[in-house]
Amino acid sequence: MPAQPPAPPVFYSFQNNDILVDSLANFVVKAQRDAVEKRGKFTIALSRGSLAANLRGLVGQENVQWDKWEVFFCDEAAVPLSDDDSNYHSNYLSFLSTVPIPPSQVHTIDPSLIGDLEELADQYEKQLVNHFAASNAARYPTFDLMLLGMGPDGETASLFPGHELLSERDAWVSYLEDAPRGPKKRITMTLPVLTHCYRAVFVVSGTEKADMLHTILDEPETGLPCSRVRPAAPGLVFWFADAEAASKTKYPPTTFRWIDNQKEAEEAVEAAKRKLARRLAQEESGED
Ligand SMILES: O=C(O)[C@H](O)[C@@H](O)[C@H](O)[C@H](O)COP(=O)(O)O
Repeated sequence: MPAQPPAPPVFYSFQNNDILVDSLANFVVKAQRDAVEKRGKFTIALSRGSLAANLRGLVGQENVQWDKWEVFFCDEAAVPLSDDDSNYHSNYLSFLSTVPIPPSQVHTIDPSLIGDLEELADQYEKQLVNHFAASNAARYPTFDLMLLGMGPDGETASLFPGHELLSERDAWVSYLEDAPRGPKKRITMTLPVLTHCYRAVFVVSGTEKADMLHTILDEPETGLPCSRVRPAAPGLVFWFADAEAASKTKYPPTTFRWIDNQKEAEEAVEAAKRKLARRLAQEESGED
């Protein structure tokens, strides 16, 4: 049977950052409920950058089963866990320190290995293997939710445009010593892991992201790393953008709501396309 094509990206655009933050928290809690109901736990991967601050809406949320969370990091700098460049550290400060996830369920790099990148990546991959082996017989781990950022060059996790790591197919976690921005030495989950999840969510904000968001959503054929995160069925990909970041893309925005499966995603994107076409036609004919 031919593989089902990936669902189209579902794009949510929010008037301002506060609404984005509330909606994102609402989405994460729903994703958690869905995962716990179906699989008994919630396996989530977090990214570097502004994402941590945009997760602040999770603080104080009720009815969250924190004891079911298993937290991993999409990428990590080869630095101590208390360093400002540490992905763990920024997520700890903005959110993890305030919620009762058992520490043994927050899976950090082994900081004693930061001097040996290969070992660091292997050890992190082993943590993934240990966690997913029992529940997941597939070739790659299947995260319930991967939360991602979009770099100014279309990078995500630590997968940079044109970098050889983008072709990695075997490893779940790999390393690089030549990141073009920020800390040079890092480990990162590989593209097959990013495209194998149940839900991938990109979070972007600010005017400086507007041009790149246009390229990623409207010209996916450019093949930049963010455009390549198209989870295989039954996986879904969502974009959460504030109005500033969304100001240049022509991609049809879907009104924010929970979307459960591929069929709902396809219908939502089709409906959004029709709505956008109607609006543009009205604007062109001078109607209000
Ligand atoms: O690794 C890095 O050098 C960056 O931190 C990067 O990974 C980050 O995720 C994106 O650039 C989006 O970050 P912002 O959302 O903060 O712009």
